[in-house]
Amino acid sequence: MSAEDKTNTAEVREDRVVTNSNGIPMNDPFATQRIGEHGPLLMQDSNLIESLAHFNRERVPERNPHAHGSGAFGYFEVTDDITDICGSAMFDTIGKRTRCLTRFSTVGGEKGSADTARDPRGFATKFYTEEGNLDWVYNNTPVFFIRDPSKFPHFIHTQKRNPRTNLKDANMFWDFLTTPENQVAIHQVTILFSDRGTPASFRKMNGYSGHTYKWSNKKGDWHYVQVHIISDQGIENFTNEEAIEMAGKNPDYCTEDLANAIERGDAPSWTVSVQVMTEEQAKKLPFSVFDLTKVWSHKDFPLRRIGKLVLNENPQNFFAQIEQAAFAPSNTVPYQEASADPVLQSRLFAYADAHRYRIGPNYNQVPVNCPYASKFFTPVMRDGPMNVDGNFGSEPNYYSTNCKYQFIQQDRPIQQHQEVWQGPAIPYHWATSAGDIDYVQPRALYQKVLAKQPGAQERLAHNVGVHVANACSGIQERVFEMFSRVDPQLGNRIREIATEKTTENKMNKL
Ligand code: HEM
Repeated sequence: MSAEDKTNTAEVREDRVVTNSNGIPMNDPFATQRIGEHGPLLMQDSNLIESLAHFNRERVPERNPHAHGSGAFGYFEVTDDITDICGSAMFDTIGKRTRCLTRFSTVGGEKGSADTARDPRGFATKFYTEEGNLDWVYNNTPVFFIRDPSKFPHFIHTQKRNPRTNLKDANMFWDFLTTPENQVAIHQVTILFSDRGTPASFRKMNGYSGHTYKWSNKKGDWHYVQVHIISDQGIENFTNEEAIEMAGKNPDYCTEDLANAIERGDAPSWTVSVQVMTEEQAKKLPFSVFDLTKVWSHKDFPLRRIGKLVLNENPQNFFAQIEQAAFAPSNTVPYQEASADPVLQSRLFAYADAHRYRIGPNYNQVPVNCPYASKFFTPVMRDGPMNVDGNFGSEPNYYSTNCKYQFIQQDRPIQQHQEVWQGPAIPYHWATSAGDIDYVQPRALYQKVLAKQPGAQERLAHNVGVHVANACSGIQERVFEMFSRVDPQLGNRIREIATEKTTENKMNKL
């Protein structure tokens, strides 16, 4: 670039001459400026000061939940026509590919914790579509622990460390989950303590929207949908003991497994499908369509295939492309909307707020987050720390009648008669106790699904039993009772295992 060039870009020198961050060549990176050979250092040694000061600022805060994760780039390919359900451009042609990034994560552990831990797995995908970036911020379980969003910080705290001891704490964990009104978590807890709580590979697990979303077609018809991302590699899980052993041997086992598979050309893929429900059907459900603790019957709402997700490209730089990746359920494209599920509605706020704190208000200018396939034009959003994209030059920073703007949204049919909400503004707390309806699906999971998988019921009892053995006896009793409501045999078996394990723990302490 000649000295006359007016554009500054963050170019890296190709001749590999080492400079400071200001571009001034350095002679000896290890020399320090001082008085004589052994005298004190000089304030004028800006290279030393810069390198120490920059080192102190290398970390961005880790994500509060979902801190440990890894990911890869790839594409989504449309395999089936879904235009009667969704008008998004990414679905408009069979065979069409959209570039994407998926990040897998555990939830409760810190960035350096083991990725085989018993925990749900995050399954977040950013699609770089021509209509803007779309994020599907999903988990590997089709349900969640809570349906009152205000409980989220409480719940996450109980999965993390005790504020006094800084230890993981079985009392906190089970105290929260067995509190009567929190037993709405029983479906998710049953899944979490089944084999699926310890996936042996990010490649060999599914992803689920969990929430109900609203999709519409170009005519303005809309449906409730739930998205399922089913692994083409099949499902593979560790047993409780294998997962614990692997956590010691290689806490990054799943991270390594994903990267190695892609490196050797064994790109993992998933089949993406939707369950579709009309508003009328939703009104007839025995539970609210916005209740995130429930799944939809596959018999009544069969999976409809849409496409394939393929991950075939490892990141070139972990910090730039994975740590700085900012996923948010509020990043959505035309024809895909959030439903009124209050947990999802809260998430529409929480993620972008987390990104502003974790990465900074201009986090969308970081290349991995840029909507490069659609480009952007937001002349009213300007300035702020680390603004690096030219900041719209001389473009007015308010909408001016002198300038021509295009508002594409106006060409789309406006859906005036979707759900109609009416009612007083009230403080509403979803449910004060887990009613029997909340036990119906976990009971069916235990009695019908797990019964067909050899040893799966016993492993569920074992996994809960050895975990709860670390809690005090009063809380243990509440756990036995809670699982007895799923199935008395399950409750009894957990009691037997926990009692045996508790005695063993006590003897080990003697
Ligand atoms: C009220 C409920 C919830 C709140 C307030 C919440 C909040 C958060 C926050 C603040 C983060 C960290 C974001 C960051 O620092 O980049 C996060 C990460 C994440 N959450 Fe949630 N969450 C909620 C429920 C859920 C549910 C129900 C799911 C799945 C269906 C989910 C999936 C994820 C995933 C996959 C990530 C990691 C994203 C990544 O890889 O960067 N969360 N959540």
